[in-house]
Amino acid sequence: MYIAHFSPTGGTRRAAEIIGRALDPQATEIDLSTPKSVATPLDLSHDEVLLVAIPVYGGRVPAIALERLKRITGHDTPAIPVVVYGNRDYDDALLELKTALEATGFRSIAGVACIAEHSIMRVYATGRPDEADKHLLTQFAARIADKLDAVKSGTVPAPIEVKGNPQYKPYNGVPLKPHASRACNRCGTCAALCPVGAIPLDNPSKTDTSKCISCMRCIAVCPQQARKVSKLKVALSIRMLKKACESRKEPELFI
Ligand SMILES: Cc1cc2nc3c(=O)[nH]c(=O)nc-3n(C[C@H](O)[C@H](O)[C@H](O)COP(=O)(O)O)c2cc1C
Repeated sequence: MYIAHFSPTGGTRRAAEIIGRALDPQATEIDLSTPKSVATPLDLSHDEVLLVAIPVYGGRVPAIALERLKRITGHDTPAIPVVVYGNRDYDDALLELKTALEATGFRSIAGVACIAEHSIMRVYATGRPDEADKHLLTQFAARIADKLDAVKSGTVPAPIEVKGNPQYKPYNGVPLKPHASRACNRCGTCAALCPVGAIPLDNPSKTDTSKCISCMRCIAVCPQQARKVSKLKVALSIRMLKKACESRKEPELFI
């Protein structure tokens, strides 16, 4: 089994591992988060299984993650699309990921929407996935394992239905681009790990805002805590989205 994830700040990866390792502790991990990801295309046979976990951005799947995912193809290979969101909503993201996987040779046998700490507004879903999530996601994995066993022994699974509108919500990015403060010592960690190469390796105190996808990875990985985003803009977003984000959402399984 393969566990592929696009996880700039780590929440998506944690959720993917809870489900994926419960299904197969020996699964091979594929990191889709860097420009070098899946340098060689990967073609999976009918006997393999692919779990793909992607964070929700504006109710959608980040385009760069879908682009990288196209380098992995299947042959009616069972797949488990997983979307991870920051306790607002996942809108059309699960449907979008499932549809993309089906266009490249996969058959979705289960879909999961679950919650991780909001990577911009960290006051929402703080510390998630937590123990309660872990418990529920492990239960989901047991049900997925049963279905995989049935598929392996020849049962043709009925197509799954997931939440989402096929006319996907438009996404135009968010107006929050991290910048380097004076504490930046140009160590280059952020430049090396930026998923889209928006930070020049030869001048890491700069950001190419036209490339930046506002994923917040540079802030999460900076050893000097030198990368910042406007506190005022974040505070305003927290206030604006309070109603949509404050009450706890629970993981969902579509099977
Ligand atoms: C640009 C951007 C847009 C986001 N949009 C949404 C959203 O529409 N709904 C939501 O609930 N969370 C949203 N989030 C929160 C992330 O989906 C969530 O924190 C996710 O776990 C981040 O994954 P990571 O920790 O692997 O980077 C957004 C985060 C970012 C950076």
